[in-house]
Amino acid sequence: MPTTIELSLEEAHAKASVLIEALPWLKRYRGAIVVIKFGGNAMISPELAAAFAEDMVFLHHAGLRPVVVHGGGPQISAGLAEKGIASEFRGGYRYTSDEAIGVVRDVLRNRVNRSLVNDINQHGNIARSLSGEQANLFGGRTRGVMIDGELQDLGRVGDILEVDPSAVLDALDAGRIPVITSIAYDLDDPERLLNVNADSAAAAIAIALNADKLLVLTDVAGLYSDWPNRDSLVSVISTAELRELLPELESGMIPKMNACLDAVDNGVRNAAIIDGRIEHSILLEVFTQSGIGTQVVSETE
Ligand SMILES: Nc1ncnc2c1ncn2[C@@H]1O[C@H](COP(=O)(O)OP(=O)(O)O)[C@@H](O)[C@H]1O
Ligand SMILES: CC(=O)N[C@@H](CCC(=O)OP(=O)(O)O)C(=O)O
Repeated sequence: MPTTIELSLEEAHAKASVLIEALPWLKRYRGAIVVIKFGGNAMISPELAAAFAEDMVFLHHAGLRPVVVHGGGPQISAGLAEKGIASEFRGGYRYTSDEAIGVVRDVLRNRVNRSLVNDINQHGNIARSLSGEQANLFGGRTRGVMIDGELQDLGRVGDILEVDPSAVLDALDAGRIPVITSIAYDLDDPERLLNVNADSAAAAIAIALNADKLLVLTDVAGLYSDWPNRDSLVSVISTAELRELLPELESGMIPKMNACLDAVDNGVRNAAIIDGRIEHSILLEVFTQSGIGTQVVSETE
């Protein structure tokens, strides 16, 4: 029996137009390095994680070179609670004791990273797991935080100051998708580990790789200029406008927007905050004219 095609002419046109809309973007991003930050709050559902993995594999087979950097804030909090360690935040950063840093690394490596790599590898053996403290990838120094004019200690929390992207480039050259954990080694004592914010880690590697794009997934539609007014969603913002807005932003958005600003100021062509709650939002951002979320572009573009 010959099979019948059950597609109306309108449906066929709609499908074809979605596919052809991707053509200029396929041309533009062929071979491009795109760094994608997958965050804790966007990764709590297995369905979203599976769709995220599909997007990475799609980008890979479409000829782009995706690099994943992951956090795992909610998972770290759960892991610490299991060990009876309370999560304490100071000025938006997790105070990380010597005891807690081991748990942070264990949760990020053995739960979050492993699960992301497994999801991607459902589509073939293409992911490569990397951690920031390995192969001199992320070197950092401890930092404190100013609260009411006083510098507060954050324990084993640090800022990334040095990046050696060789291990990431080797993985890309071998045709792999690097999946990187946001841990750094301490430049003052390389045996010790530092807990680094994953948005900052994504910006640091995007800069070191001279990436074409940085995508930061989150649990809102993008940046709101007048949060929480839902009519104030920003679609495009220049680095100059963002610099002005930064002091008014609230905690969760501060590291994300700083990461985008840092990336674009240092040569990454384009950065975007996108909604990780929408399945395949990455494909919409990369392959459609209008994109999705908030784009940060340099003043000169
Ligand atoms: N101006 C703003 N625009 C959008 N979200 C904001 C803004 N200010 C604060 N937020 C908050 O930041 C949160 C995202 O940060 P965070 O929870 O750290 O994200 P993630 O876990 O995805 O890394 C949003 O859910 C929202 O509550
Ligand atoms: C210093 C600091 O606060 N580090 C973060 C690192 C994980 C992270 O950034 O995860 P998300 O992207 O899921 O927020 C933390 O301990 O929660």
